[in-house]
Amino acid sequence: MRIGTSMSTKRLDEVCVNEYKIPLIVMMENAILSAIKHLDMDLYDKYIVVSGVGNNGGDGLGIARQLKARGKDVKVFVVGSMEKITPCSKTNLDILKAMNISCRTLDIKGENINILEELKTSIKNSDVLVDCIFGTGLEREVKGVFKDIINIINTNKNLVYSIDVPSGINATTGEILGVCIKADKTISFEFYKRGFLKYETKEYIGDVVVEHVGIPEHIIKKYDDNEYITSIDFVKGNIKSKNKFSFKNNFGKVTIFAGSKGFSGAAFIASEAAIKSGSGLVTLVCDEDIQDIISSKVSEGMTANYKEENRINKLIETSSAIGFGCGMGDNKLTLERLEYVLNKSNCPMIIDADGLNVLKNNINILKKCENRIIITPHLGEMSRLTGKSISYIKENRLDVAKEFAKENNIIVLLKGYETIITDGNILYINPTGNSAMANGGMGDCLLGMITSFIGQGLEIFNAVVCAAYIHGYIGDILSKKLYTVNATQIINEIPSIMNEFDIEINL
Ligand SMILES: NC(=O)C1=CN([C@@H]2O[C@H](COP(=O)(O)OP(=O)(O)OC[C@H]3O[C@@H](n4cnc5c(N)ncnc54)[C@H](OP(=O)(O)O)[C@@H]3O)[C@@H](O)[C@H]2O)[C@@H](O)CC1
Ligand SMILES: [K+]
Repeated sequence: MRIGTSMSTKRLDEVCVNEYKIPLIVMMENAILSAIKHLDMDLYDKYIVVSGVGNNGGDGLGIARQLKARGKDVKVFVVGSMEKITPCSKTNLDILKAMNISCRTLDIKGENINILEELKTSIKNSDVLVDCIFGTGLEREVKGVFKDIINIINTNKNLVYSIDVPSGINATTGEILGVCIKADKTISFEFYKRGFLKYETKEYIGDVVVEHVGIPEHIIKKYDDNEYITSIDFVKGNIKSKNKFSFKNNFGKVTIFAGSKGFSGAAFIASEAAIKSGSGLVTLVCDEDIQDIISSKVSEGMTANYKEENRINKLIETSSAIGFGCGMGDNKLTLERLEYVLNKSNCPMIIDADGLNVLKNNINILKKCENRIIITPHLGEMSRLTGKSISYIKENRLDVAKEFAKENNIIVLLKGYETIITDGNILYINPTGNSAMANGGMGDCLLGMITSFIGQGLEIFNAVVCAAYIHGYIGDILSKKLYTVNATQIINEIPSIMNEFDIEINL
């Protein structure tokens, strides 16, 4: 699913109208017809449409007409200055008038008390209110009669369905411009609006569906912002299929540097996740004093310790991907080891946990490894790496991750609710995962999965996107029956879920 801003909508409209000669009223009618599919007409009969005078309002007026044409009881309220009504909205208003559908008009300068009372009563007597006051055109504070109406709708509400965006939200930034409709459902057009990704907007947007307005795919592709929400089809299309002619060398050889005294669990989880994600060969490099414990647990993988220099050099040279950092300790030795592996390797390298902690103030060591480094920080680690506060990163997580990836020529996977994956140009938001997974070991598991997928030869960026998706997808399935989901439980389910996806792509 594409992510877009107010600008993306405006640009697309202009391109369609000017270059491709698609009249706006045609796109508006498409928007109307795609929106009414989501108005639950099989459940409800009485609707109120509240429209502004921009094109979002025009959508509403057309929706009112289509509802009426389907035998529904519809009341229409139009708010705004009639001198400003857009041509498409005017056309739809004229059709309503010609059809004798009554529209109550609230002028911004006039005395509206009676009509506001009428609105309250109508809300009480209806099933669904369709909110079309403002769409992507809203950029400034909502005041006056607009504010009054939104407050009335929020306090007298039954079901509210917002068209394109809940009125009152800045579609690009997610800022609430004074007051905003609290929607039960938002039926948005072409793009999942970037503003909806701001955590604070969740209480306003309700369930979001994204519908098309009939713009040809190649036009959208040309003008989109390279920002997406990962879909299950993307993942199924990218994981590596096993067939009867495959053998272990086809599935990569990966090395994981992880663990230290007291942190053998991290090393175990990362290695086991790589094994279960389908790697052909997995070797764990760890301290000698934990090697035996881990060897006994990771029966399908190999282990090496730091004293075996020649062996380690060979592993680094021949690996198709290297994972580094889980449970290694935030110390000088880890930094030296990181530099050593970075210098000797040529393959993609995924750095997490203590590998990231030692990068603080040393980010320059990544500079000579262009295009093959993936970092997987959580907010705290990202804050240490960038020097920016956690609250700032939270507020601006898309842009912070994008800028940091671009500056350092790396892929950043920024963990959290709706994990972000970006190389500074393309950005994916991961929609899977949940709070039952917020416990130790999850990051180690993800590192193992990413290392494995890259090692198997998936395109690097896509491998990171797929690993994040499958990791959360399994967590979502398990959390339906478990209060907490831990990394070992995720690992155990990886082969069956991968198989499910693989079977579907081979059908
Ligand atoms: N390709 C697509 O996806 C398609 C999208 N379509 C639809 O078009 C919508 C975008 O339409 P839009 O550009 O006309 O803007 P919209 O949101 O109606 O708002 C503008 C109006 O609000 C007013 N206004 C603004 N701020 C205000 C304030 N604080 N307080 C008071 N008034 C304020 C502003 O007045 P002004 O700023 O001029 O004073 C103007 O009158 C989009 O969301 C989608 O629903 C489809 O129909 C076609 C294909
Ligand atoms: K709206």
